[in-house]
Amino acid sequence: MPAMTSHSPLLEARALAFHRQDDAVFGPLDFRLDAGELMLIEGDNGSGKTTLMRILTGLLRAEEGELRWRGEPLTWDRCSGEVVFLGHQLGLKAELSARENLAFTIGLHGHRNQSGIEGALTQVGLIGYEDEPVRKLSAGQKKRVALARLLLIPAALWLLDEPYANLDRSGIQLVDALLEAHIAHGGAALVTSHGAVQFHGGEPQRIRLHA
Ligand SMILES: Nc1ncnc2c1ncn2[C@@H]1O[C@H](COP(=O)(O)OP(=O)(O)OP(=O)(O)O)[C@@H](O)[C@H]1O
Repeated sequence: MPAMTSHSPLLEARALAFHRQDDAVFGPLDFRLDAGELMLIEGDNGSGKTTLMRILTGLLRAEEGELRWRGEPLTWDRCSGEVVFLGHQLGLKAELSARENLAFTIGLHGHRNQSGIEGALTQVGLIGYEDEPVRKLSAGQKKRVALARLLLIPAALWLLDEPYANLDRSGIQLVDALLEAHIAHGGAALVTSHGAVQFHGGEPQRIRLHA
């Protein structure tokens, strides 16, 4: 019977490794991420950051090692509704507006108490663009629509792959502020980065991958 105690971390990796054609992409990796913690996955281009994210989200399978969620083997069923992933592909519907995309998100995943679409759009700086089809938005504005989802979905764990890409200075500060508030409220986040993160909510854990 798996140990599911109050000491079980939210997410744990044990000797996790991934290879392509016999070449190691990364690993073996061991880490534990608890509620209220931030982990940065750092590394140069091609070092395996996105590959690790794809494994954590179930898009790829690691042949070696183990992932555990709240003390039990990680399956998508077990963490469904508790994890939100923001990757290079933003998962927005181009013909729908920002407002409609967010309504769709809430319909699928539910929403946090007291959080509303209008408030989220204001917070990410998209007032005036709420009803434009997403295909007409700039890359940074699209990214902001995706970031608004983080404010709405009641997920314990945020998996953010290069969340700063395409963002201007205020967008970068927005990501930092969202992360700080999420961690301060007992959320957890795993963030890939080339080193841009300015986190003022305590010392994050760090994993360095090598190309
Ligand atoms: N679909 C794929 N097929 C084959 N090899 C791949 C594929 N995707 C990535 N790779 C290889 O796996 C390695 C890790 O790639 P990955 O995208 O995880 O790196 P990364 O650290 O996220 O890079 P970046 O900072 O450029 O986004 C690279 O050597 C890359 O060439």
